[in-house]
Amino acid sequence: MKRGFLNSSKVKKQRLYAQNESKPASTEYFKDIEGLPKLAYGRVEDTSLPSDYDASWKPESMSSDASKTHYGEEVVGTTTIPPRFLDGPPDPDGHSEWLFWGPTKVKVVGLPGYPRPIPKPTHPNMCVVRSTPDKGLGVFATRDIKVGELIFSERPLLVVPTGIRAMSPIPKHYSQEKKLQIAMFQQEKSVEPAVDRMDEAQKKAFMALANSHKEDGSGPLYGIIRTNGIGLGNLGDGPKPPAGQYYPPQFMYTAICELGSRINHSCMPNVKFSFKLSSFSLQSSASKDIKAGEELFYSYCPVLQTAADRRKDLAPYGFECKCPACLHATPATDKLRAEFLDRIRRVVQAWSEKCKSPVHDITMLDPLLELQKDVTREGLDSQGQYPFLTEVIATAYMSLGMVGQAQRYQEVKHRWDSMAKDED
Ligand SMILES: C[S@@+](CC[C@H](N)C(=O)[O-])C[C@H]1O[C@@H](n2cnc3c(N)ncnc32)[C@H](O)[C@@H]1O
Repeated sequence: MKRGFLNSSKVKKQRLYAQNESKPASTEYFKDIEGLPKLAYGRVEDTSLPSDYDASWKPESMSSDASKTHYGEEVVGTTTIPPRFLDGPPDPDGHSEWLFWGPTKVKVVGLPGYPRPIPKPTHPNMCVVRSTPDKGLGVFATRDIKVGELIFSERPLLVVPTGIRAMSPIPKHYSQEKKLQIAMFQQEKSVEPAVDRMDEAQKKAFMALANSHKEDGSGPLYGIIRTNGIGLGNLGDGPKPPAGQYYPPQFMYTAICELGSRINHSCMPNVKFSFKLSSFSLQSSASKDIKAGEELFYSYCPVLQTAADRRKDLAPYGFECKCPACLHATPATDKLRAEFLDRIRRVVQAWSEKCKSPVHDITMLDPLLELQKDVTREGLDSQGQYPFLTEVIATAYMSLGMVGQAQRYQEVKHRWDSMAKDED
């Protein structure tokens, strides 16, 4: 029987592709190795597994009905999402393969309206993939795009847990390096069934993605996942985080996408990703105005840290960032990034105090406009807190009767608000 298919009478009724599930070898199954460990990158001299380790290990796999939604904690499954019918056409918005931990699947398929169609941008083909001189392939805008506009949305090729997890017990006597090599090996084995389930076009697209982990012991699939994964803060294992917060990194999932994963890094990004659970799709929206022909960028690391810390975070991707913010980094720009959130918070607070009495003096706007200029020069106008600053500036202009200026700044806030409203 071909893996991934059921030929039981149940399937004849459901007419769905089956999913695979694997049972744990012990209660250690799927536990983290010391949280989210730092994995090796670059060239690792010895990537071998210990000679007494059973390298023929692979997750035990059984097929089950893809319409099943509730699982115990001990199950790890691979499913096609949304379900794919054996005798029907594929979903017009595409399918993802998802390696999930038992109780997490129902968090998606139990949502009202699931599976919803993926959101569509107002214009088709708003971007194109092409070569860059120094970063491999990249994605470029084909038209002017306004902040907040949806550029594209897509179902990921693959979604897997972000945190590396031991899929079967790893003997305690091995060194941490060897334990990590084993964990990476198990990770590779655990995603093989998910990649096997892809159709030819999906598999081709997945295998064509960049891989900056060819010499550190990551297998070919896991290397692609490490290079291209986009963290999904709102899809994770365990208890749901409070509103507005993300799952902790070791419990989040990561998406590998045909288009989104072609977007290169910049510390001055112009794209924001969000994940819609009910349509199981990744949205890429403009986090600032983008001109036709400009390259799209998102940040692979937290941007509100110093250039040196960003460089450290980016090292596993095998490149040194040459964005203007990195090339022209100074202690002052490091400080601006470190203090960005605080400064915005202070401005908003101070302004709400001032608003209690009318504003007549245009010079009161100077510090606000100066901060806005610094923030924009540093590329931080792509951050979700920036519209709070533009709103304060809009209010100030309005109280001075400068309606045109006020509207220009207020529009940025409105566009961010409508982008946030679209998230689920
Ligand atoms: C997610 S992929 C991005 C798409 C990739 N350029 C491609 O050809 O498919 C990540 C890889 O792209 C390259 N990359 C991304 N951003 C870069 C940048 N700012 N400078 C140089 N290389 C970059 C690195 O090789 C990195 O490991």
